[in-house]
Amino acid sequence: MIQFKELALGYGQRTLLDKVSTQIAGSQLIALLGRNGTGKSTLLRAIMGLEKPLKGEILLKNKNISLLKPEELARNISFVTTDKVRIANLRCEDVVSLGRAPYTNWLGQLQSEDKVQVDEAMRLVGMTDYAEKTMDKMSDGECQRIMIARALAQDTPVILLDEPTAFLDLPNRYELCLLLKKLAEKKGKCIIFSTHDLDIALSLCDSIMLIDNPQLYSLLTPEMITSGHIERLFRNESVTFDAQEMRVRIK
Ligand SMILES: Nc1ncnc2c1ncn2[C@@H]1O[C@H](COP(=O)(O)OP(=O)(O)OP(=O)(O)O)[C@@H](O)[C@H]1O
Repeated sequence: MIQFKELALGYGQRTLLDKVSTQIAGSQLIALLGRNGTGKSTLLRAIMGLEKPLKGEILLKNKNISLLKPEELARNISFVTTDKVRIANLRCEDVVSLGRAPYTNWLGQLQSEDKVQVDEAMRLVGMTDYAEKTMDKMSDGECQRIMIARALAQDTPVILLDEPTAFLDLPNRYELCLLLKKLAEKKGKCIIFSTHDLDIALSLCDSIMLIDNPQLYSLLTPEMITSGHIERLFRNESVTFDAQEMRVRIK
């Protein structure tokens, strides 16, 4: 589905990733891990075509993403960020309907099929009752669910989410990731999300992409657990992380 070829990413003189070559298949939920500032958001933005690689290329279904037309990109990749959308008077249903923009006519009129997709997306994130509410009167977690519903309504084979669990409480974190896993499995989607929730990543995801600047390791989760990369990267003077037991240990 997605391929990195000799990819280098960074800003100015600073290289975050270098000589990264890997293939990412569909039908899987992938966690993107890495310490703060290692380039998780940058990588997601680059896949979305919002950051230009320093070198190399990113291919989507064998086509360089920089050559895709905006509408082609919008029908293939949806992106959920943690940016706060708090527009007064914009109802949740309107926000989710925006996800149908790549499929509607230039007036943005929804057809019955679009409405079905919008309702289904709201149902999947458990926000059906919020259809008429406006985003400026909702909690961070509720807004986040609506933004995820917008991405689901966009119905793309690839979904990218930048820290989607950041504003959610523990049960909702698991519930969201289980929903993403189900979508990946049942609808054959390639879903990549950045996270600092190691336990969720290791217990639910099919694969893990781990940034260890300037490298990116991409392995099936069982292989990542035994690789030693996680313990090596997620430790400091105070804590270690036992990947096998998925537990933090205080030194
Ligand atoms: N537009 C930019 N110009 C220059 N440097 C940037 C820019 N955006 C991000 N950076 C830097 O690049 C590095 C990677 O940032 P990025 O946000 O991708 O990391 P991250 O892994 O998502 O971090 P976190 O886990 O803290 O959210 C950081 O050091 C950041 O300061």
